Amino acid sequence: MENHHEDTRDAVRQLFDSVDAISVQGYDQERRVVYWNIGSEKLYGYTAAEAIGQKLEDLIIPDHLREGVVSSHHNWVVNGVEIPAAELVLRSKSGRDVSVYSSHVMFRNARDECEMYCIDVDLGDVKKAQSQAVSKEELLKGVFESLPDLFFLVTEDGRIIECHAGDSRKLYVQYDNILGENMADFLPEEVAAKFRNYFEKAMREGGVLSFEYCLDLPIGKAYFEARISHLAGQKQLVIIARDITEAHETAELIRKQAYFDSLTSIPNRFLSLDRLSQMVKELERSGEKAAVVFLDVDDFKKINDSLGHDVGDKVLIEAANRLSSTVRDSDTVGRLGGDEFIVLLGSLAESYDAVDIVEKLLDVFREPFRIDGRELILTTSIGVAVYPDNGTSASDLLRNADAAMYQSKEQGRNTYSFFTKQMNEMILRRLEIEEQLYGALERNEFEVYYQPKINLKDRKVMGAEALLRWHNPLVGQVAPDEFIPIAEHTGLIEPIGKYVLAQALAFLNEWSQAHRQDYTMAVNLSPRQFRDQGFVEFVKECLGSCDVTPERLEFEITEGVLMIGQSCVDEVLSALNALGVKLSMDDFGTGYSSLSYLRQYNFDLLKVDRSFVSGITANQEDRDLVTATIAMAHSLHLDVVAEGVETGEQLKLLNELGCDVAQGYYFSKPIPALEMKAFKLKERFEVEC
Ligand SMILES: Nc1nc2c(ncn2[C@@H]2O[C@@H]3COP(=O)(O)O[C@H]4[C@@H](O)[C@H](n5cnc6c(=O)[nH]c(N)nc65)O[C@@H]4COP(=O)(O)O[C@H]3[C@H]2O)c(=O)[nH]1
Repeated sequence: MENHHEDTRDAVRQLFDSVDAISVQGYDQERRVVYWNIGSEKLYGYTAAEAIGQKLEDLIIPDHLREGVVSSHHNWVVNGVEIPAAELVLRSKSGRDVSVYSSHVMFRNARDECEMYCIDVDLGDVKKAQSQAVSKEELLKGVFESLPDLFFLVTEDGRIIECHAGDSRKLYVQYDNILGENMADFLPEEVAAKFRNYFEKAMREGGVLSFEYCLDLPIGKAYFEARISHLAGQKQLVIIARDITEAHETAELIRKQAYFDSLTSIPNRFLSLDRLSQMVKELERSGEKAAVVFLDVDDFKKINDSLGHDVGDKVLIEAANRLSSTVRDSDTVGRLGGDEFIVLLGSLAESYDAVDIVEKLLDVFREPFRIDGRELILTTSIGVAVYPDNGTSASDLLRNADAAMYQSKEQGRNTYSFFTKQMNEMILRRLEIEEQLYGALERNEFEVYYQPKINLKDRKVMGAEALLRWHNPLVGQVAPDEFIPIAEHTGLIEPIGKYVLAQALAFLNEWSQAHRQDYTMAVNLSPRQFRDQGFVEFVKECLGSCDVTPERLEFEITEGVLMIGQSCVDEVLSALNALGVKLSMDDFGTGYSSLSYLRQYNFDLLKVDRSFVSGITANQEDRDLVTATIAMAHSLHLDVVAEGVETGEQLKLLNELGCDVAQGYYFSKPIPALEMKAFKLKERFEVEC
């Protein structure tokens, strides 16, 4: 039996001798090492020779375990209480901690002494891996906490396996209630459906997919961008959701600024025209009618100028609100700029249906605008173009509604006009004239004509008025009443006006010299020419180069010029006054005929409009007006020129009324320079007067 034990022990020792992955140590009753295999050498660093005979507690037991080990061993030897297998941290030869899983067996040897065998498995690698795993988890936790994103790991059908959120306020449902739940069960249906679709797509197509969604969270409306990828091996999906609320709000703000008018918050020009184009496309499909309504607040400039921009702004806001509340939600009310608004009325059965709405829009302004304690009475001029009758493209409809609006202005404002065929023809001609007007100077298409002016006191030609003529091969002969406003609008009047002045003064010099007379020359001035910085200087140069004294030049100015009320008008008129050039108030009686202008600026002459002259012999009212005008002008020391004198009776009457100068077809139509040079008054004139 004893031998058998010994044999067994030897066989076991031999077995462990060659095992280096496990440490096996044998201890006698006094805990001295009796066996130390190669595995023990590797684990604890002592060779067998160094270890044999040493006491367990001196060799590999750290100080704090020393007493416990000694007493446990004693307890086992004496009382048979086994030392249980356990994870322990022991000590190597170099003093390093050695983590082991230690199991123990007790033998009785041939001498009936207890021999304890310890079998220690190195836990070093396991511990390392465990601590690495722990630190990785902590790292991940740290990462998730510091990232603003939400992280979800879900099964292929949407059940949440894992969830991390740096800021749990961004979770729609809190952690405790989220794990194990299916997203479809708690997310709003619309969002859940989006997730479902993208899950399927991610599983089908692979890769990373992204989409946006919006949730109402307790902290407010939040926008997210979700990125989804499918972990095919695990049959799971990873979702990373990023809060993009801020970016979304910025984008929304930019969109608003780009598409909406910052003052009135209604669609701006860009969006309004875009909606118009969209509307036209839809109408092409549906075959319905629609109306484009163009509105311009009458005399808005006056409000801005007299009451200030603050009041002007409030008027525009109020106007936008009133217009918006008059039409259906599906209709568009936009601000095209300044005091111009557009209203798009879609889905009309008949063009006539627009009339009711347009009348309502006009009515919107009837109620006074109450602004800063003031009551302002405002009106608007409206133009309407109907699809498809007045245009089938956005640009045509807009242009025609604009033209119709101008028609309303011409009709005295506070009214609406529908676009008509005649208006269309007029616009086409206007466009053609504008096109041809460019380059007309260079092509030498202009010629200055002259109409003689007769001094009624001495019955002699005293001078002439320069009147421009234009011969164009394409548009033919165009009257100045037609092309001058276009030249004015395009700015071409500036070079053209200079051309007229230079020609007229050169002719004046030539003509005066030929007749040895100091004739005068009247030249028309357009509003736009007052904005030409170098104009006065140009006048000075021309007078000099043509050897004409300033008082022989008269500038004819209409009231329209003075009504612009710009400082440049004051400056130019003062400079012309200072230069000694004469100023003549043209078309008196037609516009607002404000006497204050006559007093404010140093006018020398007043021209009675031909519409009154033509009526003086037949119409008492016209005669009264001309009589009063002459008296008033004389009291202001102004000479009176009657234009448009066509008959001897008119001339006679004007003479009796004390008119100073006359001009008109009765004497001569405007004629080219050569004819003017040869012009002689008819003898009949002496008789008529
Ligand atoms: N029915 C009738 N008409 C008469 C009679 N006598 C003269 N007229 C016309 O009356 C217009 C007088 O010119 P305005 O009132 O200055 O009105 C001018 C003036 O405002 C503008 N205009 C003409 N030339 C120029 C120019 O060189 N510069 C500027 N800025 N405007 C010009 O065009 C307007 C029209 O010019 P015109 O067609 O030449 O028309 C001229 C002239 O031909 C008459 O007895 N009967």
